[in-house]
Amino acid sequence: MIKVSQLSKHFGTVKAVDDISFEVREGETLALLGTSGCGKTTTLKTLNRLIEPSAGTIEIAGQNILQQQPETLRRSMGYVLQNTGLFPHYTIAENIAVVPQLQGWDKTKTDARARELMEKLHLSPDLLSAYPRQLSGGQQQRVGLARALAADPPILLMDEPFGALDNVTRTKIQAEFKQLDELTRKTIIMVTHDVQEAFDLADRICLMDKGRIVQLGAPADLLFKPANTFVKEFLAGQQMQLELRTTNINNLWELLPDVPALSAAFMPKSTTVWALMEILKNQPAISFQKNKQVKTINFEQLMSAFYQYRKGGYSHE
Ligand SMILES: Nc1ncnc2c1ncn2[C@@H]1O[C@H](COP(=O)(O)OP(=O)(O)OP(=O)(O)O)[C@@H](O)[C@H]1O
Repeated sequence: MIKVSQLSKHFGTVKAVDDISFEVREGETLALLGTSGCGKTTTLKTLNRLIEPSAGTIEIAGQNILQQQPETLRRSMGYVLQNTGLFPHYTIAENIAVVPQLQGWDKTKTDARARELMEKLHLSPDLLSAYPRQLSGGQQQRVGLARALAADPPILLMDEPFGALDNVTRTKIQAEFKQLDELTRKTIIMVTHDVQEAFDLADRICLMDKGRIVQLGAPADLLFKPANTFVKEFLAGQQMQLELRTTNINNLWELLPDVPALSAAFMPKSTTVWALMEILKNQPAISFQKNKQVKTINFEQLMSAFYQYRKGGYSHE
């Protein structure tokens, strides 16, 4: 879907992006992760031509983006900014309508789409006539997402979309984000410096340092097969929590005791240890089924399997 080849961007002597190549598959969420100044935002902005590269090519659906009008290109991509970037003198409805209007939608269709997105993003339709300053930070961030999604673009670029929010609001909006059906079909590139956010939301993570890619892979690859000491040290502070959030019942299956189900309700085997720890606070046991084999586990059995898994080296396929 998106193919970046030998991309560089220099600002004077600063090599903001230094010869990077990567691909993003259709429907995938890729997180550009790294500390401040590593070149994430510059990389993102080259994709919608807010920044023109010094060298390299970018193809979207097989077409070189330099051969397209920037305006046409940008209309095919939603863009969510950290500080929302809402127009202060436009109402919420007018903000959401910006791209549909550029695309020549009529008023009825635009209004219906704005109402649909407000509902999906848990915003009251009463807010459509309000101005951005009358909304909380979390509400503004939701409107920023609604505006980016308005014309249903196939690609979504997000620059620290949850960065300005307090922890509680951020966790809530991240959880909603994961469940939003509008997003499951989209190809998403998200810039973040937050390791947990990248692990939670991305299919693959592109870890950058000093304008270069240090490792690009699934969250479990970075965690269990780090490319070098930089990757290890970058994740070190949160290693345990990331392992709990990345390991699921499929990974632990052979280590779990073989106990028949108490009921016929089974949870998906992709459920993470982290999620199960929360669920098992409130219920004594949970059942899973794999090829007709059933396992019912409680909190102690889950943790025991997890620690054996950690001790035994990971396969994590
Ligand atoms: N317009 C510019 N002019 C000069 N230097 C720039 C410009 N934009 C970015 N840089 C420099 O390029 C480097 C990469 O910046 P970039 O914003 O891409 O990093 P980042 O990883 O997104 O960081 P942050 O998370 O702080 O935004 C930095 O050293 C930055 O100072």
